[in-house]
Amino acid sequence: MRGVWHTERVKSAEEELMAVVPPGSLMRKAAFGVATHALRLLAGRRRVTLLVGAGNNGGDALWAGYFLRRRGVAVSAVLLNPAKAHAEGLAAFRRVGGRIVSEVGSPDLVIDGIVGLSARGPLRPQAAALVDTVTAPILAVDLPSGIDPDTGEISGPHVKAHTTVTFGCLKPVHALADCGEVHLVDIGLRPVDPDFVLLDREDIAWPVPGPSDDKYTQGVTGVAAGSATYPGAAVLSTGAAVLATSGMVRYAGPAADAIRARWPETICTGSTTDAGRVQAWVVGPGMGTGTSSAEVVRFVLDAGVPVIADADAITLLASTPSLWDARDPDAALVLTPHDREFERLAGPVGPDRVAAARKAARRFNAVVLLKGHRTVVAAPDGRALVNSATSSWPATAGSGDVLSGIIGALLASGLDPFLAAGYGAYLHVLAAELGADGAPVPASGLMTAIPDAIRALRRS
Ligand SMILES: NC(=O)C1=CN([C@@H]2O[C@H](COP(=O)(O)OP(=O)(O)OC[C@H]3O[C@@H](n4cnc5c(N)ncnc54)[C@H](OP(=O)(O)O)[C@@H]3O)[C@@H](O)[C@H]2O)[C@@H](O)CC1
Ligand SMILES: [K+]
Repeated sequence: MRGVWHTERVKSAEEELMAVVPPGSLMRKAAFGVATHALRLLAGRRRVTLLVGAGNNGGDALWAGYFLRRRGVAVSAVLLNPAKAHAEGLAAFRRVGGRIVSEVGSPDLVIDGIVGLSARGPLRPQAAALVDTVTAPILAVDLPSGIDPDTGEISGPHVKAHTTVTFGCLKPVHALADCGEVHLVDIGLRPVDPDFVLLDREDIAWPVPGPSDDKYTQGVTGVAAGSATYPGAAVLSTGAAVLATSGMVRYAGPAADAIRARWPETICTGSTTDAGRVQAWVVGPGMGTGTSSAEVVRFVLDAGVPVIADADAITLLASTPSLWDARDPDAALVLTPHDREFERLAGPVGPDRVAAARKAARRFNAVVLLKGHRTVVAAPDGRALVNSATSSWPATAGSGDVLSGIIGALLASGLDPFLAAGYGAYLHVLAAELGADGAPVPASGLMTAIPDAIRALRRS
């Protein structure tokens, strides 16, 4: 599990560290890391241009230029604000024959030291015009300039980095925006209590049956989804629940015939009231937003077991506040909105997706999984994680129905709801990747790749 820290926390950790290490040593360590990655990207080529802003980010770039010069690279620097350029960095750069120029030229690599942790807003016009002239790959120092460090928001001109070399710890921009390949250089910073985390494969302990388990002890998932118009959503959600764990699945709703035909191992009934006992409910996909659907939402919220509410169930919860009254306050709830559903429920997402999901999680006392290329999961106790899609293959019709079934099965297995949502998001991306294998994959293909994804997870 990798931690991510907001810039204010990084800056104070850096200040504490700077007080006990020799002056300038942190910057030189950082810059040496930048130079090392630059040499790797240059792969024997020899021309680099630095874009140098007014602060320490520019200082890093100038010191990186110094180290590169000492390795025989021809380095030029464009100073965006010569009067404010980092004095020691500039002096060192000049000492080893670094050249100050006014245009980018045609280098093999550009190093972006325009702005780092203190960045606010998009690139200013002078920097934007300069970046526009770049054709070489860009190595960003700390973060791609022009992207908000704490939210990843892109609100105007910004650097499109091939590679980002950052220092000490990851910041939100690295998890929430495209920074190219991200490399972390150790400068001795050891912050604690991250603001949110990123799950890695080795963090995921997928529930598998033990020797004394039977079909009930692994958790029974109930699925209340689908309609005469949308039976497919029920097939996808139920199928995902069937494949995600070895527990039993009960389906309750109008798509029972379609479910029986595709998933003979499920127990199907026409209504949630006849479904029998379950350890978690999935409610919402393709069910419609009519009165009978509202009654189904009311029933599962009152059932005293964890619930994952998706799609139409979220719309109903937004439009019919009285449904919340039915909720068993001790039973976990996972909400899985996309941005428009989130807006119906809690207002616009805004630029800070993590903060928005966190606020909604507290407000609804629910785990909120805000879907997107970078999915955010937040718990009412303040925990948050971000899971990045490795491609856009999961962005296909019915994909959310599959996710709801996976999370439902994990909830039924007894997993902590925050982890159930996080593991579900992770597996969903992996299944899309494996199911696609380089070509578009429908949601049914994503669903059938769930076993391959679990195998891949368990092998690593
Ligand atoms: N602290 C440490 O120990 C270490 C720090 N390290 C490095 O320091 C970096 C942080 O440096 P920093 O705090 O000096 O500010 P930095 O990000 O360079 O910005 C400078 C100035 O840019 C301006 N500006 C703002 N927004 C802008 C925009 N959109 N477009 C254009 N310009 C914009 C604004 O100045 P203004 O023009 O408003 O006066 C701002 O003050 C950090 O990212 C890392 O690289 C490493 O060496 C490791 C050790
Ligand atoms: K930068």
